[in-house]
Amino acid sequence: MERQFPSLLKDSEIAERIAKQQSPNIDLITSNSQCIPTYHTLIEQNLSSPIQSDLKSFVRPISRFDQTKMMINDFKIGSTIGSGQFGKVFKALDQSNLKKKRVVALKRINKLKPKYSMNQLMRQISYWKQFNIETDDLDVDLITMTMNVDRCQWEIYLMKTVTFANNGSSNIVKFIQCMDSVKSKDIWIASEWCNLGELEWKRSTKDSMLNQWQFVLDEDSDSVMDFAIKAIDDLSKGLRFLNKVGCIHRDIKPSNILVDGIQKKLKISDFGCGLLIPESLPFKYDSLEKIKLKQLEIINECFEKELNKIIGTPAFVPPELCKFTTDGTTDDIIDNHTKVVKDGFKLDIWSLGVTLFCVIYNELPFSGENEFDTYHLINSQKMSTDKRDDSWLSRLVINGMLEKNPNRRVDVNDVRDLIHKNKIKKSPSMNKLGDNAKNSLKKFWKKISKSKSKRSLSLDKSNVVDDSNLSRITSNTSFSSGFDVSDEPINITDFIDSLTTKLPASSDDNDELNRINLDAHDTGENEVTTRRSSFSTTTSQSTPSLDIPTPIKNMIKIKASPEKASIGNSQVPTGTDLRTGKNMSNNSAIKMKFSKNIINFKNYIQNDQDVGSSDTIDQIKDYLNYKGDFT
Ligand SMILES: Nc1ncnc2c1ncn2[C@@H]1O[C@H](COP(=O)(O)OP(=O)(O)OP(=O)(O)O)[C@@H](O)[C@H]1O
Repeated sequence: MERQFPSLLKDSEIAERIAKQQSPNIDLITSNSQCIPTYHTLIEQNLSSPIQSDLKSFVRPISRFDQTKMMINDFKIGSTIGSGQFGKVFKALDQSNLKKKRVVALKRINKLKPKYSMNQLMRQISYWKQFNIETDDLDVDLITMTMNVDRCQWEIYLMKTVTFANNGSSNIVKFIQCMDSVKSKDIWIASEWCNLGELEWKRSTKDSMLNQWQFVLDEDSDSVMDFAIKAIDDLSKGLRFLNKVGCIHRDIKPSNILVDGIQKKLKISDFGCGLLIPESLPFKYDSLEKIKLKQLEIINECFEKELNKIIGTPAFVPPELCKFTTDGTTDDIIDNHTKVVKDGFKLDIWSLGVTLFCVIYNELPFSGENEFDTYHLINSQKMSTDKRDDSWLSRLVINGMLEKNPNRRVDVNDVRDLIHKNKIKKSPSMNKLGDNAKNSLKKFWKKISKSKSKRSLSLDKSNVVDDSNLSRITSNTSFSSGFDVSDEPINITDFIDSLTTKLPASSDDNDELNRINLDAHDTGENEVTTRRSSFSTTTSQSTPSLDIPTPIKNMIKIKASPEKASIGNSQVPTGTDLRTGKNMSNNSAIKMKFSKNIINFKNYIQNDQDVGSSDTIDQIKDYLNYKGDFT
């Protein structure tokens, strides 16, 4: 019989086994001492059926594969536009409506990625075992794929929710559909294509403009401040929308912001770390008031606990998440109010503040030599006074969004109000320039945007193309809005493999797997963490010279370090900048010492005085214990 893979289209083998047992409910879960409910396990146990039925109309079975025409269902696959940790992203032409073909981004996610350590797999098995289901016959690949399909399911559910709830927002990357089959080892996700890619910010000097920025600005706007205003305007609209639908992103950073030069918009993408507030979860409460209250209490507790986890990318993590004390709770020394993260939306405001700071000042606001230093600085370092200027925008970013106390930090409505009040004013840099300089700059950019807009005009505003202009569209610049199937085609064997039933993975995927294994070998450990809390506990095979508790060992391994991964997830590909989460192959990486260099903690403490006098072994232990407790 042909091998079947776990699929979004069908309950997993394990879900079917669980369903055969007594249906799990919150009371059952809480009365079982072995099982401490978490946000994600509650979703899995109680919410899976509304989520799945909601998703059904967006998951299309893979029914057509044409090797020569590079087609999957109605999508013609073109060049690679990026790669993430779990797969590649291709440009593709959606031909489902022949009169309105459109270019989309098609992400291929391998169900076998990431791989998990034996410890993680065992934890998952023991979690399933509490439902008295038979697990002895499950093989490692099946367990891995089931875990990954579940993770994808939540991310797709969030993408779908933020795309369609309240008519969506033009500042959020729109989800279109996903494709899967029990015969496919990959899940394919189609979303709107943003032709200018990730938000860039690193430049030669603070005042120089990036081409990408000019493409989304009006003709009379040409300064860094103009772009920063555009960025805060678009992104705060996106965040306000997320706020309305109850979604907390938790990983706002430049590489999760895509730029659309055709719509001239910045858009928030990547909901892999996202959460829905309890009120927005598709939860069916018990009709009995007493039970309903208990259920509400549990889900609120789990949500709050989840909110207090360190998730995201180190340089973008807010201070209230990276305070720690010996008892594993957030620090209440500096300010009682910051003891527990209550308002998840303020986390995103901070990260957006960091992103805008990068855009305005061409540097990160808090940037240590490694993850620990960075957290230390986020908590303790005051913003240098030379960064403060009189512009309303830098006051908003520095005093409002980067306010360390979340209770005093502005919320998204404050941001919108301030933008509204100040938007009509000219940017300060424009006012400082003399008229001649302004005019010649304007002319220069006008010229560039004209030549660019000629290319852009080949497509109309909605990325719609017809066959006649398809061939005319060029793709010889990084800003091309065209679709050319001949530019860097997908590897045929790779593609075929995605529809075969054979394991292991295709050559391309093997390469990626080998890379992961090689990394693991280099660092003495062989696993990756995932975004999902329920799967994120890790172990290390390395033996640090210092006798330290397991949570610390967990932290010292490379895969939990920010060089390879966002905290709490594994989404950052190899070669990603430690602090920014930005791909170093495309951007000038900032040289810094990675946490991987501190595998020997004792040496790190003894030799590295930069850590600061307050960073004693005990403090770092506290920090790591804290992290260990919460991941
Ligand atoms: N909709 C899109 N439009 C344009 N480019 C995109 C789009 N989606 C992804 N990309 C490009 O592909 C790259 C990889 O995207 P992807 O979402 O796989 O990476 P990621 O953020 O590392 O996520 P993950 O960790 O989930 O794999 C992005 O950095 C971006 O350059």
